[in-house]
Amino acid sequence: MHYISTRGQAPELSFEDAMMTGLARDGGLFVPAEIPVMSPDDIAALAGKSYEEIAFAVMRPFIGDAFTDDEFKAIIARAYAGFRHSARAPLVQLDQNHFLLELFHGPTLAFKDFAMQLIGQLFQASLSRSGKRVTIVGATSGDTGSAAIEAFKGLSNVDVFILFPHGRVSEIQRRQMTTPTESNVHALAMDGDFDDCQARLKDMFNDFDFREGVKLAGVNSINWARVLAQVVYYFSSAVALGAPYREVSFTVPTGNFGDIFAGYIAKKMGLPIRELVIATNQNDILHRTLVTGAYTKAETIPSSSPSMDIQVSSNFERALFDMYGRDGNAVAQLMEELKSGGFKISQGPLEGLRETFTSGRASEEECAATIKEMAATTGHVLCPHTAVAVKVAKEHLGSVPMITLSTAHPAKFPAAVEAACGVHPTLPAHMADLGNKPERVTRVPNDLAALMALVHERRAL
Ligand SMILES: Cc1ncc(COP(=O)(O)O)c(C=O)c1O
Ligand SMILES: N[C@@H](CCOP(=O)(O)O)C(=O)O
Repeated sequence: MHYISTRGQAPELSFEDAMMTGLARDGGLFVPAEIPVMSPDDIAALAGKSYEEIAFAVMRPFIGDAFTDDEFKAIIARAYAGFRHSARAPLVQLDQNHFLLELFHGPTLAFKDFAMQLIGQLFQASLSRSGKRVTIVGATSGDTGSAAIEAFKGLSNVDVFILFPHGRVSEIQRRQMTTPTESNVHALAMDGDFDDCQARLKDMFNDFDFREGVKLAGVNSINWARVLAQVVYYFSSAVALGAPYREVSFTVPTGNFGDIFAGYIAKKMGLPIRELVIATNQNDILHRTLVTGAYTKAETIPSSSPSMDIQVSSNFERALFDMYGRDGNAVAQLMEELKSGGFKISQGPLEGLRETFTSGRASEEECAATIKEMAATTGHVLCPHTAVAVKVAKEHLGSVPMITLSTAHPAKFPAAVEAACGVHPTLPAHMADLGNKPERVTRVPNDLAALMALVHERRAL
C-alpha cells in the first residue's frame, strides 16, 4: 500500500513513512494510492465482533507491512484499553430511525481520542524501532490539542507543542491542555483564530530546514493515520444497525473535514452509506460551497461549538483530489487560489461533491434550541457540536437509519450547555479536579519566525 500526495509532486511513501511525515513535501495531503474494498461478506463478518476486532479488519489493508498482525493487534488493544465504555463507540437511539454514535468515552472526552490514542501507540512502536525522536507540533480549535497531549505526554522521544487560538476555546478545553505537568508538553496560546494556527503549522512543514532540524511530525488530520482510525466507527455502527444488508446515513458535525472524510472512505470501501451529511455551525463555508459551488473564506465568528470555527477546512483538499479525478495539478491550482480568498469548483467535480455529500447549517439559536429540546424530550444532554449535527440530521431523516456523530461530552462546554437547557453537565470522575490544577501556558504571537525559534529553544535535544 502506497500513499500519494493530493498535489501530485511528492514522492510516494509507505504507510509508516506517510504517518511519520505528516504533510507531503509539496504541501499536499497523503491519500492511499488505492482504496481497499471490503465485500458484503467481509462486512457481514464484522457482526458481533468487538470494536478492536473491527478496527483490525478495517485498517489492516491500509498499513502494508509496517507492523505484523500481532503487533498491530497489540497496538489496537493498548489504544482502546483506556476508554470508559466497553463498546468504545456505543449507539444510542433517539427516535425510531435516528441514532447517536457516542464518540466521547475516551480519556479527553472527544472523538479525537479514537485516532490519537492509536497514533500515540503507532508512533511509539515506530520510534522505538528506529531510535529517533520527533517534535510534534499541532494546531487545535480545542479538542485535537488535548487528545494529542494525552497521547504523547511523558514520552522521552517526543516533544509536543500545541497551538490554540487564545481566548477561543472553552475553559475546560484550555485547562486540559495547560494543566499537564509533563515537561515534554508545551501549550501555546496564539493570537488569532484556528485558521491562523493551522496556517502557521503548515508553514513550519513547508520550511524544510526547520522541518528537518527539529524532526517535525504532525498529528492533525493532515496525518492520514488520523483519518484511517476514524473510518472504523463508521463500520462498527453501520454493522450494528444491519449493514451490509441495510443502508444507513450519517450526519457529521464538521470543521476540518477529517471526520466526514473518514465516512467517505468507509463508503468507498464498500460500506452501504446512503447519505453523508455535512453539518456546520454559523461558520458554514462547507455548506455554502455545496450550495454555490464557490469556496469563499469569510470572517470566523466565534460560536458555542468552537471546535468547528474553521474557514480553511484542511481535508476538503482530499475530497477535491478525488472529485478532480486525482489531478494533483488541479488541486495545487485551487489551493493557490485559496491563498487569495477562495476558488470556484468546476461543474463536474461539483456534481461529484453533491452526489457524495449533502449539507446543512445550524445558527447559534438553533444549536441552543436543539440542546434544550433534546434534554426535554429525550433526556440526552448534547454538546453544542453534536447539537448542530442533530439539528441538521433531523432535516435529512428518511427511510434508512440516520446515525449522528456525537463528537464531544457536554461537560467540555458547560457554560453553553447550561445556558441552553439549564443543566450543568459534570465532568467524569477522572477529570473532576481539572479546575483546581495550576495552568502552564505560553502566549505567542501569530509570527512564524518567533514560533519556530520557540520550538527550537524549548524542545529537548
Ligand atoms: C467536538 C468536535 N466536533 C466536531 C469537530 C469537527 O471535526 P472535523 O474537524 O474532523 O470536521 C471537531 C473538531 O475537529 C470537534 O472537536
Ligand atoms: N476541531 C479540531 C481542529 C483540528 O482538527 P484536526 O482534526 O485536523 O486535528 C480541534 O478540535 O482541534
